[in-house]
Amino acid sequence: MSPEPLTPEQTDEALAGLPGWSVEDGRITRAYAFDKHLPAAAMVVHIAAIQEELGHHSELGLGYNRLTVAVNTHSAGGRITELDIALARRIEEIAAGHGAS
Ligand SMILES: C[C@H](O)[C@H](O)[C@H]1CNC2=NC(N)=NC(=O)C2=N1
Repeated sequence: MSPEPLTPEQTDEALAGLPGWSVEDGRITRAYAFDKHLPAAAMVVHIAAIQEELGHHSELGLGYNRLTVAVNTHSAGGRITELDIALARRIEEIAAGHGAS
């Protein structure tokens, strides 16, 4: 079953605990910066593993020393849900270990 969409207030409240994340085009999103390319690519693979574990998948954009993450919940009609927030929290937990800022 698909979770209920969050209200804008609930989304803002959740994002208050996720510095760097914001709402853009109906998705929560964050850009990470790196010193080099390979650590950024490694973080993509780590995020992919987390996404498989959660059964919830973001759109990842890998640049030279930059990685963008954007996600909403397709099964909730492309709205933002707790599943997106949960994924963002898991990504935040691993970001510093990959040298992301
Ligand atoms: C069956 C599988 O768990 C679903 O299709 C998952 C896969 N990953 C997903 N990812 C996102 N972002 N939204 C979804 O609704 C979604 N559904």
